[in-house]
Amino acid sequence: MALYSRVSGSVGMITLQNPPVNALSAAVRQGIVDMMHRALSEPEVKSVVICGQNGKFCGGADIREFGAKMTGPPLVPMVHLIEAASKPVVAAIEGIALGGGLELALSCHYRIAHSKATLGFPEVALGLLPGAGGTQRLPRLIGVPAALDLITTGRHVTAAEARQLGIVDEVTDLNAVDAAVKFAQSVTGKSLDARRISTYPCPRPPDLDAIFERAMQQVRRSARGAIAPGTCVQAVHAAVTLPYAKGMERERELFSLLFTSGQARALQYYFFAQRAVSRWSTANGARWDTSKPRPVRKAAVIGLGTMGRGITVSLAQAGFSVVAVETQEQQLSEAKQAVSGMLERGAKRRGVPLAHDKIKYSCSVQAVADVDLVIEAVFEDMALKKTVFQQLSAICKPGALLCTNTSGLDIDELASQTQSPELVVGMHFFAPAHVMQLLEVVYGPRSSPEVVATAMQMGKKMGKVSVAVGNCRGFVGNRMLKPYLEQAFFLLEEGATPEQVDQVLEEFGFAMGVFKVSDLSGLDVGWKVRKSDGLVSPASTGTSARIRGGSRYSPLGDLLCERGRFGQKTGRGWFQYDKPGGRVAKPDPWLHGFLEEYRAQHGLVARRIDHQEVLERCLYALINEGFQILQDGIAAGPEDIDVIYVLGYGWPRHRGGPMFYAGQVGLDKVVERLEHYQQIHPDVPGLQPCSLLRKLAASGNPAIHKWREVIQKPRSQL
Ligand SMILES: C[C@H](O)[C@H](C)C(=O)SCCNC(=O)CCNC(=O)[C@H](O)C(C)(C)COP(=O)([O-])OP(=O)([O-])OC[C@H]1O[C@@H](n2cnc3c(N)ncnc32)[C@H](O)[C@@H]1OP(=O)([O-])[O-]
Repeated sequence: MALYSRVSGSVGMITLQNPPVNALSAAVRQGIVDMMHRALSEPEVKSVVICGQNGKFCGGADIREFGAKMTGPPLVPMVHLIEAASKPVVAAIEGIALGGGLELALSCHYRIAHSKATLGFPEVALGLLPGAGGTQRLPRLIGVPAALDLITTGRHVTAAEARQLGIVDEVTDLNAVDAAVKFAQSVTGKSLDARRISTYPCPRPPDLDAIFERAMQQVRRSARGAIAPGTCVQAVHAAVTLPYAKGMERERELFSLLFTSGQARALQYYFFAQRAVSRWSTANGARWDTSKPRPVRKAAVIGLGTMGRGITVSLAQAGFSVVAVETQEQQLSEAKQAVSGMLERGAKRRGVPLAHDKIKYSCSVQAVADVDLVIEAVFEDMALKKTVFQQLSAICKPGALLCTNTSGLDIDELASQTQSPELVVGMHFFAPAHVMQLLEVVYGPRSSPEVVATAMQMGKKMGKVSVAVGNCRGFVGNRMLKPYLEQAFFLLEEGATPEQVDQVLEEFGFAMGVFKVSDLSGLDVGWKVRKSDGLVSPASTGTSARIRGGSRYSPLGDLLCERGRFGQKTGRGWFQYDKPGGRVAKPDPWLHGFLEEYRAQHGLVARRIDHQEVLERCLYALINEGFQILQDGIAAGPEDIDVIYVLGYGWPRHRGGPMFYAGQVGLDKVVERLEHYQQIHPDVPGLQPCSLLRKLAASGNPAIHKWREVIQKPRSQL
């Protein structure tokens, strides 16, 4: 809703009231319309100020209403009412003016912003475009190039940049509402003709066509199949080529086209999913709202390899005092240099103070005796990690949290090395750890709720999105990656090429296909895991070479590693690179020859494999494992899995995530296709639809937010 009050005698004050971000719900829109009519009708009122409660102007349209039938006054007539007002209307922008909130402000005749406010059109991140005149007013106010930048990127700008661009008229460090009231009084009675932005001519810079061509090329390059960015360019183009009213019609057409698209639904689902994961729960009943995190002031990192260095930087940048330990002198000095460089670059990029003084380096584990939390990031070897945990358990002060950055080893086995297994939890960062936003917080059966709460909170303080998951081989992300990679290998055996498989996945929206990712992270990483799982065997020919534990296995990755082809780092992997460390993947004739030879050796006949089969086998195998993870209670809900895959594994955000995508395809369709491939490949258990997936499909493809009800039913009934 919206409150109305009269201030300073002649100023009508309209205050948006819809916590937490004063989103423009039906009630708020109705309130604004009613209060505007009231202010315009009261003769004593000479001007109007619009502001938001709790120091936030407006977070835009109420996204929670998108799934329901529209009620209340539409946005466009509301902004027209304000712009056409006969009395000056001043927007007092505190905190945020985003999306429909900025459109509301642009319909006002003046905008006063607090210096800490941020403004922007983030609609593109929701698969939409500014649909209440933003694409028609912003280019008229600030010019085409700047408008295209803000609308196609969705980036937020500071009040200072908004002033410089001409979006706001004044920036104040004082109370913006008071400043707006004074301003409103100062413009009372002045003509408003020059303040109605929709009446402005849209600037036509000489190289207009080139500007739009460049913008369209830019969004095509970065969109990876997302349709909203290109549609935003079209809408702004209408502002230049059409009179305002016609431009608004075009904006409405393009908006509804996006609003009804699957991508918009996927991006809105993801918006709430990324917020839902903070309301975590564990399989043994611990919850976000009943588990109190412990205070952490001082942390430590053991092992300063690539991951340890990134974690150290991320902790220091978040303001924690850090003890960084590396027992090898040489490694320690190299790490010091690397960490300093990362801190300097980060400080320059983010305009924040350097955090060098936050870090103390040491060669001795003894140095961590007084810290509140330790993150172990040594080499991915169970025996080595066990030794470290035994040391930490003996050295650390009582109550210190012992966390491990392992990417898939048994958390509880490490906990058994300590006197206090309840203090052990996994904090699985993703490379580069100071950049990647995802953190898998892995709780073991003995991890205490406070310890999980503390690790989740640490992640948030480090600017991460923390997702709580249960302890199992590979946790959630890497566990689902296994069947995905397995299918990719099998497709090569049956006739596909790495370029073909990667092209299909990149057209789907992945930044990189499975084989380029494998080359980037190093084929030897997976090889080591397969060796420790006892999967790698010397047998190179005959059936035994391609069977493990009664199931089909492809030794292709192992054979490449035996030939020293570890990917980018060796300049050769599934693709060839111009030199070791090269980044540009090129098809490798040697590999094609090797595949033909391999197929001949194993009596495999290559066949034509179409786009659909590549996509379905790779994605449905991964999705099926996701349902198995939900069934096992390793992840509490589909949102947890989708956030992990979007932030940690490059799943295209405009596809919502693997679980949301399965819902969009139709669970019955996923079951039917898995069964189809399982019939052809009976020796691949990963293609056998898991019972939770079957159950959900059989219960009529319930909407994804209904899955938890089925999942939470006692597992025995599944
Ligand atoms: C025609 C028109 O052109 C079109 C069509 C539109 O206008 S489309 C809409 C365009 N607007 C946006 O895209 C802004 C989206 N919001 C944000 O970017 C951020 O929220 C934030 C504003 C920068 C605050 O960040 P935060 O980190 O401080 O808190 P939070 O955890 O994110 O959010 C705090 C709580 O507020 C909820 N929330 C935030 N914005 C909301 C919105 N616009 N509608 C409904 N709920 C919203 C959010 O779900 C969470 O709820 P809960 O989880 O606590 O239950």
